[in-house]
Amino acid sequence: MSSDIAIKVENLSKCYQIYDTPRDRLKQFVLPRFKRAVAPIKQLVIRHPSPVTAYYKEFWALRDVSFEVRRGETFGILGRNGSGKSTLLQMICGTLNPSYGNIQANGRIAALLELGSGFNPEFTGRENVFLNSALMGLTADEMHEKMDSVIEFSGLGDYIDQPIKTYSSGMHARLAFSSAIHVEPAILVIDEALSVGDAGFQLKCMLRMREMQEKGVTILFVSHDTGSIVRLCDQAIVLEQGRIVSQDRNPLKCVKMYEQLTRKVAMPELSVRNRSVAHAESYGDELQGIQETRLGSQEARYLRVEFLGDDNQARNVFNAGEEIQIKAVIESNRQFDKVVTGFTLKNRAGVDVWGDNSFFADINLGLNAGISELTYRFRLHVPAGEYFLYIGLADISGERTELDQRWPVRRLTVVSERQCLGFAFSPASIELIGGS
Ligand SMILES: Nc1ncnc2c1ncn2[C@@H]1O[C@H](COP(=O)(O)OP(=O)(O)OP(=O)(O)O)[C@@H](O)[C@H]1O
Repeated sequence: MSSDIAIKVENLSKCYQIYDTPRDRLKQFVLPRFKRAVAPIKQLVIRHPSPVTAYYKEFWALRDVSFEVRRGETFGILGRNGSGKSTLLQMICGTLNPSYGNIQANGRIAALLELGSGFNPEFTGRENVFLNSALMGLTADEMHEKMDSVIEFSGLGDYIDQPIKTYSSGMHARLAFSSAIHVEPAILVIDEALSVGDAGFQLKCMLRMREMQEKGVTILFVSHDTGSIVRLCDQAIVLEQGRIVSQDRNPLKCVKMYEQLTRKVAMPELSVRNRSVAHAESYGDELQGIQETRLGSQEARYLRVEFLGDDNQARNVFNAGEEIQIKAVIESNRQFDKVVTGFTLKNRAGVDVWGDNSFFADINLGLNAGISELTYRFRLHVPAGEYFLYIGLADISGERTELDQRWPVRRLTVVSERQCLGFAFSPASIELIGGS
């Protein structure tokens, strides 16, 4: 493996044996052994012995997964529940054996896994940190040197000398992260474990992850937070039913695929009823090379989407803080008793800056067959910048079914002479008493 590769995974697969009943498990354990024992005798009397019966079903939690992560890269792993993320991480960390395939890793791996952080519940936090560090190859002197810093970062104070079994999940996460980063790993593996920490600690971890990225640590990062994947990762994959369904150096593409999977999407039927979809306006030119993803059954669909100012004129440049309307023309093939409609403004990095929908607003909406017009009115309290409008429409009369999702549909430019930081435009008035 070349030296600039930190992790190489080739055709990695994991098969679990699933038993319907404990009895089947016992049969599987006993009978093949018994058959093997009597086989020589059977062969003397039967020319074609019956094949060995299996009492389990095979379940492939991971199948033929291959990728390479370069040194210093942050590699994002997305996937719905049960798609194989933990299985993959556990095999990379060496706590689970693959059924077949190879993993090569260059350097010390520290893992921060939701399940199986390796802590012993009977030992105190301090004892566990020692134990963990010894397993990672640190000497006792090195560990003594780092202990104060581990305790300080974790913020556990005196709890460090309490047995881990008395810790809350948040305290557990604090200790796990703090202990993992202090062993100075070449590769840091992080899954959703961080999500149980409080917001302050999560921010501290994110800042530390940034520092580690700058120092060239390779990071494997599993998260359902697509914003963090876009912000932090150099490349990403999406797992679905144990296979890679998207892999890209532009994590935004993976996020789109993941968002598509997380919604129950019915793809458009190509029928005469849907022919007017072809006449729906597309705003590809203004999207600056970003390809619109359009999903849903299209039984009801957005034909036109406009931004309007207070003079009811369409435009797509607005002042921060100005009143804006988003007006959409919807065409429906039939009546829908209950729909939900919403929108999000995302920035160039794909991060949700602000959004709203009829469900949050507690409004019941239905659609009649034919044309309807939908309007959102709000003040644009977002700072100057480029934004992309994502809109959606779903039928929620029964089980939720997507009707039309347009990601993104339009681009909006917000301008302001007043600069500010962050995602909200709320300029402060500033007063200094006693100064000049
Ligand atoms: N020991 C096991 N025996 C049988 N099946 C298992 C075992 N461990 C995991 N699985 C199955 O393998 C699949 C992948 O599980 P895995 O925990 O890797 O998913 P995941 O993507 O990490 O999910 P989540 O987001 O819920 O943590 C799941 O269907 C799970 O039920």
